[in-house]
Amino acid sequence: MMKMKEDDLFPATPGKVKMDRALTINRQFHRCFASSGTMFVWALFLIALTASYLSLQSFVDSSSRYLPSSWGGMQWEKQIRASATPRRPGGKSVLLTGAAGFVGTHVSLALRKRGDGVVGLDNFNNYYDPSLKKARKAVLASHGVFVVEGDINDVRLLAKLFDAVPFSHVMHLAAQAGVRYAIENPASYVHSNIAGLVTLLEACKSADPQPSIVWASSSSVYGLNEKVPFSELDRTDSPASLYAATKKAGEEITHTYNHIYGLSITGLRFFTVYGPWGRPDMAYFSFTRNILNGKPITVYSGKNGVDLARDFTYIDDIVKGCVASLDTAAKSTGSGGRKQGPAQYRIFNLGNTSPVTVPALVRILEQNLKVKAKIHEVEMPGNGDVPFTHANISYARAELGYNPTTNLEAGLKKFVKWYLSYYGFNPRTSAKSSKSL
Ligand SMILES: O=C(O)[C@H]1O[C@H](OP(=O)(O)OP(=O)(O)OC[C@H]2O[C@@H](n3ccc(=O)[nH]c3=O)[C@H](O)[C@@H]2O)[C@H](O)[C@@H](O)[C@@H]1O
Repeated sequence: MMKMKEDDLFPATPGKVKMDRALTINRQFHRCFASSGTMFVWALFLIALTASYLSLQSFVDSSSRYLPSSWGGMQWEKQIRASATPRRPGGKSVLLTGAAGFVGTHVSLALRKRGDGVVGLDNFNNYYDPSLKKARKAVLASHGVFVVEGDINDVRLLAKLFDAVPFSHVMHLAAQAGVRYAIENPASYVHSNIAGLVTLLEACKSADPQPSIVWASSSSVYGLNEKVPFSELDRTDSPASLYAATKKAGEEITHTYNHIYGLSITGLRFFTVYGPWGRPDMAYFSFTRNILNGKPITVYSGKNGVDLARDFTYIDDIVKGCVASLDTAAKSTGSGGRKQGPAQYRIFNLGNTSPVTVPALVRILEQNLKVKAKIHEVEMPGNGDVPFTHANISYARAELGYNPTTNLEAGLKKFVKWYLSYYGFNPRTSAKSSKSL
């Protein structure tokens, strides 16, 4: 059958066919244009044809600009189903939002590599360089993970995805991240972290089967908490930024969906996650870029000159925590949008348990980059920052077997190696103005 089709498309002697057709057309042409009157009619006909072709073309161009989405169609659904299909017995089928993000890419890859099915969803917004997100998408594609370009606020898209695939799990990592950017663009936090979350939960509650949900909260919910290390039992009612407030709201919102609809929910409070393919807006990343370019870096200090500190957590440890959360998540108990019984609700700290000060972070970067940083020290502005974070991880250790193993020295070494290979940066030639260590 295949052979016949190919023969139809590619005649055995194409040159001969062309010649025969050309002769026939030539003869017909002479016959048609025998009189000048007929020629005039033909000319008019050709002009009309060209004009209608051009106007059709411009209609297609302008309407495509207003097409509502880049998703849909049979081929698209085929890709979704293929990507969602597990490649191991008992494998999961996971819808992963924020798949082209930093944590999302790493978790997607880990799941795919062990044989789970993963469909990514990401809106590729320009909070930071979208080309980095596209590059992550390409890595995922090369491993068989399809990433849909769309927003978690798109009700129709979510309905289509849940129609196409009976997802067993949703790993919800899409969010407006960044603590200090909330001052500049508060609406984007409400859009993604509140409205988007609710839209996603609505789709999950109505899905059949209801998926189990694991989602990214944040260490920032501890806000101005001074009791260390931060435990999940501590109060989280004094957020210091709108970002933290939207993550805290997310914890309350997911609780109501758990309570009313029986959705199984696991919230993960990530502590300043860093590593290869990371987020350019974060301090370790932007410091690296500036140090290599010989530009100054701004290091904030706390009250009375006290150094700020973070419980920096390496991406591979976070991925293990995410995967263990999916593996231990109980099934949702609802169906047809109604709860059938109590469902699991958990919140875990995923940190490193060893805070490091920001000046110490800078020193490690200087050693790895072999370039001295130009430090501009200023007092921490009142823009949402908190002086320190420190995770108590006993609950995650007990329930998830979570056990972080990468310290900041080892983790930043891997980050710098990736940074130099990805950006092709040669510090010896490009940072001439910087003093070498
Ligand atoms: O753990 C978390 O929950 C949060 O961790 C990070 O937030 P943050 O810890 O503020 O991370 P960075 O923006 O990388 O800042 C790290 C430290 O460097 C300091 N910093 C930042 C930027 C700067 O220019 N100078 C400076 O000294 C900050 O004050 C902070 O102490 C992420 O950006 C948040 O999305 C995440 O939710």
